[in-house]
Amino acid sequence: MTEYKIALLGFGGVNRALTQLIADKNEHWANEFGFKLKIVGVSDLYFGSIINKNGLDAHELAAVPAVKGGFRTLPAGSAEPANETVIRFSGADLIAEATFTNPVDGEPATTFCRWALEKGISVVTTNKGPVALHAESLKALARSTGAQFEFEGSVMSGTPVIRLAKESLAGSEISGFKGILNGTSNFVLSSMEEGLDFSDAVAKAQELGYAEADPTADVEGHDVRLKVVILANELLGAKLTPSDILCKGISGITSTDIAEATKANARWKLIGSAEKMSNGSITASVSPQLLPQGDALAGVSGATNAITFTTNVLGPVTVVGAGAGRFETAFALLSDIVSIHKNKTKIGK
Ligand SMILES: NC(=O)c1ccc[n+]([C@@H]2O[C@H](COP(=O)([O-])OP(=O)(O)OC[C@H]3O[C@@H](n4cnc5c(N)ncnc54)[C@H](O)[C@@H]3O)[C@@H](O)[C@H]2O)c1
Ligand SMILES: N[C@@H](CCO)C(=O)O
Repeated sequence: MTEYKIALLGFGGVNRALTQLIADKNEHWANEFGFKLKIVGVSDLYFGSIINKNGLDAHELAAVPAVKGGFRTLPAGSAEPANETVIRFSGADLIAEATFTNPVDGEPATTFCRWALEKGISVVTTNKGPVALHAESLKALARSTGAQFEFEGSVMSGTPVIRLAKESLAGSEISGFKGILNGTSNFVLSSMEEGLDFSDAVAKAQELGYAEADPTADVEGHDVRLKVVILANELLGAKLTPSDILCKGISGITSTDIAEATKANARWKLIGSAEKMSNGSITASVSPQLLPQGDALAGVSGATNAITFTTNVLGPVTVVGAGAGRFETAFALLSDIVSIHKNKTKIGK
């Protein structure tokens, strides 16, 4: 039985949900996968920090009150964050990084990933900033220290997309993709179809844990732009940065636009896409599009996302599933950990 010591960076919706999964499922994972997770440290800007090299009680952590400095209520907990100490000195051999996505420079999360990887500590993250802006250097750093850098949850939360495309669709010659890649904006558009107004729908998406800390990133398309960068660079061999991608969000779509679309048997969707051209260049865009009801993506409602890969061998392949949500995204971290465990087990053989 392998036991991984895991430290959590950020203790918002996603990492608290991961803690709850650890509390509920550790025994089950021991039987199913042959590993258990022991939480040895947590650091969060709002809740503070706590370290115990012998392991923290996941049930107790998951029940920490959602108040500023909440970790102070636990024995040896502090109201102050201690990111560097938790990464370097908690004894963790895995870091689950789930702090705010910074779309401008990916910081400070990228530095957190570097601190871990340079010590040979593997990182699983749902944060789009470090992946969209610094994936190449972080993957190279991981390779140089024998660590792994995994980020399945950075696109479509727990729905398998990146690993599925790289592993199960390997050899299918993916030449492009088109998808609904933001749960919040799709939820907002679906809610507006049901009569809710724009700002109430955004507030509901925040309540349900779908939205970014600043939901402007969701509704203006910036979150989708990061996801298009991630997918284009990982799957099409592009070297895009966000500024290479024309980006328009859904904030200009009015209730009248929605009603007219419904009358015309069509639906507004925020679409992110990229395509490899015959000269090898990649074109990518993010924009609201009016899709006829018959389109495979038109029927996708709420926080559900979908992506259609264009493949030369199989034709179009569409994956539909959760696009956001606390537990849905925590599941992505688990899938990354399972993948790390499988790789380690293979290497050990
Ligand atoms: N919630 C989702 O559906 C979802 C899905 C996929 C990806 N993501 C990404 O996962 C990450 C976490 O999402 P979430 O929903 O848990 O967000 P959240 O806003 O609920 O939690 C983020 C937590 O990180 C903490 N934090 C921020 N900056 C920090 C810093 N510098 N040091 C320590 N702690 C810091 C905050 O205090 C907060 O508690 C984000 O990057 C988000 O974009 C979220
Ligand atoms: N805010 C994002 C979270 C998932 O990346 C969304 O709504 O899709």
